[in-house]
Amino acid sequence: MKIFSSEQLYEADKITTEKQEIASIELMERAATQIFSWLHERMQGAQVPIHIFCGIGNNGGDGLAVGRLLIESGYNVTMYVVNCSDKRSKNFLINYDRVKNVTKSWPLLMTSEEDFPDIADEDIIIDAIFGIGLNRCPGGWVKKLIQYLNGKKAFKLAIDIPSGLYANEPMDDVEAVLKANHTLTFQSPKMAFFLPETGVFVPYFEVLNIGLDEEFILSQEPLAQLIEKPEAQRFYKQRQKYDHKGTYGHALIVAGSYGKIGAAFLSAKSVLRAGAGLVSCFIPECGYAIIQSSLPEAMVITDKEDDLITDIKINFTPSAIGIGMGIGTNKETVAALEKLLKETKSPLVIDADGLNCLAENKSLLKLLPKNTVLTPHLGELERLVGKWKNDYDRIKKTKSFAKKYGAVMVVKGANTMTVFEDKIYINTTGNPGMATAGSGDVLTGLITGLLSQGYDPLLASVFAVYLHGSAGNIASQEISFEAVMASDIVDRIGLAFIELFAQDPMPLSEPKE
Ligand SMILES: NC(=O)C1=CN([C@@H]2O[C@H](COP(=O)(O)OP(=O)(O)OC[C@H]3O[C@@H](n4cnc5c(N)ncnc54)[C@H](OP(=O)(O)O)[C@@H]3O)[C@@H](O)[C@H]2O)[C@@H](O)CC1
Ligand SMILES: Nc1ncnc2c1ncn2[C@@H]1O[C@H](COP(=O)(O)OP(=O)(O)O)[C@@H](O)[C@H]1O
Ligand SMILES: [K+]
Repeated sequence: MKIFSSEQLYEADKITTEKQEIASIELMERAATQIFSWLHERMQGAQVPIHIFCGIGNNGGDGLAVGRLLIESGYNVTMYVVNCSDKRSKNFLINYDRVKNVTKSWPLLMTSEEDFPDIADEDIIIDAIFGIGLNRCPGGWVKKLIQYLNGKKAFKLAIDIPSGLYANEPMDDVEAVLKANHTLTFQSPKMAFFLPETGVFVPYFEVLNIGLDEEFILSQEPLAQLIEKPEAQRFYKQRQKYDHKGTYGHALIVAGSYGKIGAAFLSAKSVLRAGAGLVSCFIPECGYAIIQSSLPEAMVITDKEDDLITDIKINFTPSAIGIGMGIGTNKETVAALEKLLKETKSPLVIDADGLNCLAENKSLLKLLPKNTVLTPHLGELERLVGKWKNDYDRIKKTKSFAKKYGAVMVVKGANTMTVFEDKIYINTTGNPGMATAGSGDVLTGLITGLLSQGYDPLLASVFAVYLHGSAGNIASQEISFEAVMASDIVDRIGLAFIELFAQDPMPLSEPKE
């Protein structure tokens, strides 16, 4: 699924009304009908009080239209107009009149704090104050209203976007954003839903298709591409009957130092689970017996030093290399990395201390072979690209770093974001159970394993991130978020491949009247 900007959505809106020869009020009715159906399916006529707060733009118009449809179906609805400006939109006004025609009274006009209504914990709040047309920070009594609603336990459903958030710009004031429990958004999820600073206001969302012009949507370059199951399915390369282990490559993992040999174990095991034909681990001497006994499928080559990696000597050309997990940033290790960067022709993934070595020795960055995959978490990213002002500034800095060094940047976290050239891919799998020691090592192994099988670096990164999150989801469903360890994620990579093509259960057909 593609993420579009608010500007693109306004344009799509305009083109749709022209091409489908409909008035924009009809598009609003479509949008409102979808929201009504969503609620009706869940509420089945329940008489729970529903409070709809409507701004004076088209988001407010949506709110009024939803309210009217609910009232027509017998729901217990109160509508409030958050009268923050005199410039009411045309479609707001049409729906304002339509409400009057149905209820024989105007919605309640709010002009100050004195108008804030009582709301019980069991009630439902619908937020239609501001949508993607927010153009400044909500202030005065409107900000107080948002805070008042946030203080209520009632379930909060936001229409299109929680009020106070911009679709694709940093927010002004965390105190002036509605904390929605659920958001029903039109046509395309908004960028703000996937970034940590603003995403906290959108814990759950669903996209409602309001039938904007397909041709226009397809022609648009999105802000970012969401990676969900349908996209991930297309990445998968099927194996052929006469393939052998040589077909899938001989990958190399360069990892570990004294006390951190587990990093080599986790990533090498992940390389094999990803499907590489062979894996060799290059580790300090002290890890030899550990890896040989814990992972007999892997081959082991040791450094001349007992505790550290100082000189990476191998006698084969790896099909892919994953380097950096637990290697430390010792001077001799940096020198070994520098030599590898100068000499290798293999596709490369650099993680963890490998990234810290680069950050502490920025002159190494110009040695990065084109299309090298870097997998920083936010701390490592900051060391590489410098401090950022907000999530959007971080994206800008990451993009320019990726461009400058020709790197694929896998910025890890909830909704891991892969950045390459001008493109952004946002992952949808994974959960907080994966915030556990070594889960990043597993991801590096997975990317290395896919590279080893001939996936190109961008595809290997985006696909591995998806599978890694999916394996993490399977693990936490089985044993809870808390109990998941990195080895549980490795051991479910296989199930993540299977899940990719598992059929969703057939939907039950509606009973006939
Ligand atoms: N194609 C689609 O996606 C479709 C979109 N649709 C819906 O339209 C929504 C967008 O509607 P929109 O453009 O009318 O803007 P909206 O969000 O209602 O707010 C703008 C109003 O608020 C005001 N205002 C702004 N900031 C303010 C502030 N801080 N404090 C106070 N006032 C402030 C601003 O006033 P002004 O700046 O003129 O004073 C203006 O009047 C979209 O989210 C979706 O719900 C669907 O109906 C169908 C198809
Ligand atoms: N809240 C979360 N939601 C989804 N994925 C997460 C979350 N927290 C961590 N992860 C994933 O877990 C991995 C953690 O990697 P990293 O921070 O490098 O851990 P480590 O250094 O311990 O291996 C990343 O792939 C990240 O995307
Ligand atoms: K809203």
